[in-house]
Amino acid sequence: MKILSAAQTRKADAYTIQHEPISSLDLMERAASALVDWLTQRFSPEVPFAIFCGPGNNGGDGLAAARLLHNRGYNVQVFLVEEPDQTKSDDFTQNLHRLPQELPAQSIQSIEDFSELSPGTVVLDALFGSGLSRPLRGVYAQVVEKMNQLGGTIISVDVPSGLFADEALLQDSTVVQATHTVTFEQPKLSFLLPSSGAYVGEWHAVSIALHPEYLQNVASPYQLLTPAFIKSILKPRKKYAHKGTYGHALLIGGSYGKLGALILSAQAALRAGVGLLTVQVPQIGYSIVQTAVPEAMALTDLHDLHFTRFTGQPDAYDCLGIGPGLGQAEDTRLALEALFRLHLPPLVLDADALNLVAADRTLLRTLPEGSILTPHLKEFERLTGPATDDFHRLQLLQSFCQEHKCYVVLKGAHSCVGTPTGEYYFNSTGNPGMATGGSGDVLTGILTSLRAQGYSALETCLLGIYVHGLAGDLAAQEMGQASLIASDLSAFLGKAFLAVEKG
Ligand SMILES: NC(=O)C1=CN([C@@H]2O[C@H](COP(=O)(O)OP(=O)(O)OC[C@H]3O[C@@H](n4cnc5c(N)ncnc54)[C@H](OP(=O)(O)O)[C@@H]3O)[C@@H](O)[C@H]2O)[C@@H](O)CC1
Ligand SMILES: Nc1ncnc2c1ncn2[C@@H]1O[C@H](COP(=O)(O)OP(=O)(O)O)[C@@H](O)[C@H]1O
Ligand SMILES: [K+]
Repeated sequence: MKILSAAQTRKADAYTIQHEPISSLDLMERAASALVDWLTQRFSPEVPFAIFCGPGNNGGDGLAAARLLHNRGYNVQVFLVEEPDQTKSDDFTQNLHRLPQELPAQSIQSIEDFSELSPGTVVLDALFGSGLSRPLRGVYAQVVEKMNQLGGTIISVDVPSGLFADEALLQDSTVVQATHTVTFEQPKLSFLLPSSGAYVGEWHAVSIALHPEYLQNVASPYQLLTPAFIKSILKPRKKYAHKGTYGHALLIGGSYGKLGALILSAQAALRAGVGLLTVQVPQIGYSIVQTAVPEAMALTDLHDLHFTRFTGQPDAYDCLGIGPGLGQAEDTRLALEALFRLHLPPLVLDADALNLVAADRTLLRTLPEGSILTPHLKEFERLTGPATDDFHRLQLLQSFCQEHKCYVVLKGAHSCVGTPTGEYYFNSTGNPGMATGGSGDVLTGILTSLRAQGYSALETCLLGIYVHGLAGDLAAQEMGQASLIASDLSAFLGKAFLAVEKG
């Protein structure tokens, strides 16, 4: 699914109005109906609603929703938050006139006009949407602060007011802290990024049937992964396949005290379907890994405690994953240098392999083309230097991938895959239960496995992050988020692949 900028969203509205054709007022009515359907499915008519409307079309949506909720028997209060002499949009004004007499709109021109709400009131935030042009000030900022202090349910219409759809927030901005955001057609870019996404709560995209022709033809570098798209990547297994059909993966890592990281990767690689798996561990890891993962073959390093030299034949493998529990010893760095001089199969680099590469720019320059790197935010910062904000980080991601001709999985709540050709793919699966040690090691195993099976680097990243997150979601459904541990992700990978197959 393409993610559109605020300007493209405006064009999509205009294109729909012109080509469907439909009046702007009717399109607003469609948006408000979709919103009200969503609300009435979740809240009964006893729940009081306080609807705060701004001066533009977002406020117009709020007014239309107020009328529709009222008509369905809901108990609604309407507040118009206004600065003196502020221009109102036409559709706002029309919807204001359409309010029934028994539903008067109360004006809030200063914070003294903000009256107490009865306990349990659901706040509907329709102050500003994609037309926000500057940070909130004056009465708008004060009202938002008050709304946030109430501590109840806040449902933002389209975008939490004060948040830009596709620009960075200025520091100390006042923004609605929504519990839910009901957004029209598609999530906005800022919903998917860590600083701004934190304001959105749970987001739900409701269709307002924008013109399919526009959505099909508009170009956007930003994509959100959907079940149908991921299903189209998955290759079914073949009846006459044998273990050689599904590749031979090699994982290197597991220094003293961190063997578990490599074991988690190895288990995940097997559950992600690789035909054969070999791991290279230091001497102390040999019997541990042979016991913990009997399906894997093991090579041992010459060193007792960490990686110092690759002891296998690189051309025996279809993908090499390196990093989980690797450690950052100086002879490990030298071993990486030597490794990069070999003719290698496709690479997946994670954890300490990334840290070593980040600390040694010469090593970074010899990174084989088409490699997959899986940094979390801190590791990414070590690779590229600090980002001033989430949007700057996306630029850094793009230039890093272009310069090093690699794929980067920037891990987080919505992990983002950057490509050498400048696209960004955001993951739609996963949950905070996965914020637990070892989740990233599991991802490395999955990616190494898929790449060894013959998926392209891009397919590997997209299918890999999606099934990893989905395994987390399925695990959390059964055991809750807090109890989820990394090995559960591997245990639920089978169900995740089945769910992808079903679509
Ligand atoms: N037919 C359609 O197009 C559909 C649109 N839809 C809905 O429309 C929403 C977008 O509507 P919109 O473009 O009117 O923008 P909106 O967010 O209401 O605000 C703009 C107004 O606020 C003002 N303003 C901005 N920032 C401000 C600030 N900090 N402090 C004070 N004022 C500020 C700005 O004034 P100006 O910047 O010109 O000074 C302008 O007056 C979209 O999110 C969705 O909900 C749906 O109904 C589907 C159909
Ligand atoms: N809040 C979250 N929502 C969704 N996924 C998450 C969340 N927190 C972490 N994850 C996922 O869990 C993994 C954590 O990786 P990482 O930070 O490298 O952990 P570790 O180093 O402990 O293995 C990433 O794939 C990330 O996308
Ligand atoms: K809003």
